[in-house]
Amino acid sequence: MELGVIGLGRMGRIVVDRCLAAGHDVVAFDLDEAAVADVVDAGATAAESVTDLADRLGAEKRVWLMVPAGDAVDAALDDLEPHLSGEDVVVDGGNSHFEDSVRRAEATEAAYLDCGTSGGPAGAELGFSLMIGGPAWAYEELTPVFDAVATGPDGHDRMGRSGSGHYVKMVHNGVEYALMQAYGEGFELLHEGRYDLDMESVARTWNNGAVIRSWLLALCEEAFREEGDDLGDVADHVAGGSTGTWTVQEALAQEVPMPLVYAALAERFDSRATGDGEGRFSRRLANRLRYGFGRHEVARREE
Ligand SMILES: NC(=O)C1=CN([C@@H]2O[C@H](COP(=O)(O)OP(=O)(O)OC[C@H]3O[C@@H](n4cnc5c(N)ncnc54)[C@H](O)[C@@H]3O)[C@@H](O)[C@H]2O)C=CC1
Ligand SMILES: O=C(CO)[C@H](O)[C@H](O)COP(=O)(O)O
Repeated sequence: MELGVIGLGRMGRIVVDRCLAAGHDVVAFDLDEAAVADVVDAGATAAESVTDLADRLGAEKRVWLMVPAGDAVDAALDDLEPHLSGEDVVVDGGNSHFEDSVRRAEATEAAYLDCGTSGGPAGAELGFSLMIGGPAWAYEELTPVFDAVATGPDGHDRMGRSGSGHYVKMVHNGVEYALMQAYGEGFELLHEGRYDLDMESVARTWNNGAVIRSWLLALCEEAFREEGDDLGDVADHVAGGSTGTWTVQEALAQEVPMPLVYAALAERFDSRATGDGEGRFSRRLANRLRYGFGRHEVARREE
């Protein structure tokens, strides 16, 4: 299959590489010319603009957007729209709000798939988990690409109608916040508590057979190994927060109690309001975990 990919950052580059490795052809565009040059070296064809990308794809276009949520998605779609017909398929693999995805699906001529993507840059080797909403025929049409980008056939599924993919990803991220908070609180107590413990050893031991083993816990182990038991100069400043905010807003709208997700989100906001960089161990771990799974910048204490 020939796939157009718009957005070649941390995640889009992986979409390109995994598609090329699976034998698909890729036409690629990014506002950053260096990012385009890099994927050309890897075997993709460069496009000079979204319009050029659309022209190069010919009929029955398949396009994957992997740009930051919000205005960048609308900008790319505005440029694509004049070139789209009902036989074309557009995938938005970013963290868009599900209501934006429904709006975009209704506005475009093409079949629109909202694709929640999880796995972060580690997905380069493992493949991603993909949660997809939108028309069934478009999902089936794109299945060879989803097989390549995901961990395999079990790493993706159609969640339901338009918006459901990004809805499931939004809730996934709420869960992600709460799990990070839970691990953070546990390690904070161990760090401040009665025993002189080796944090990396605790994480490793828990991750071998314990009930609470997980990838996030493996990333806790990595954080302690790379930063030290006290997390070195990692600050208590936790960035991000949009998807968790949406999760809490939706929980309120549906009258579903989500106190753990809200508490984790509130901890983030407070870390930004009070942040002298010295504070809570749990927040410092959350800050470092965001680097572990997403390669998000780590806020560090000023010396
Ligand atoms: N980093 C992560 O772990 C994860 C990120 N996501 C989502 O995936 C999407 C992309 O994330 P990243 O790759 O991490 O971001 P990134 O910042 O590494 O890359 C974004 C790329 O999009 C390009 N871009 C921006 N506007 C553009 C436009 N109008 N036309 C063409 N290119 C444009 C930028 O130049 C950049 O290369 C976001 O929605 C993000 O929330 C989803 C899951 C995990
Ligand atoms: O979707 C993701 C992981 O699943 C991204 O890494 C996202 O950026 C995480 O959310 P936040 O930036 O609010 O911590």
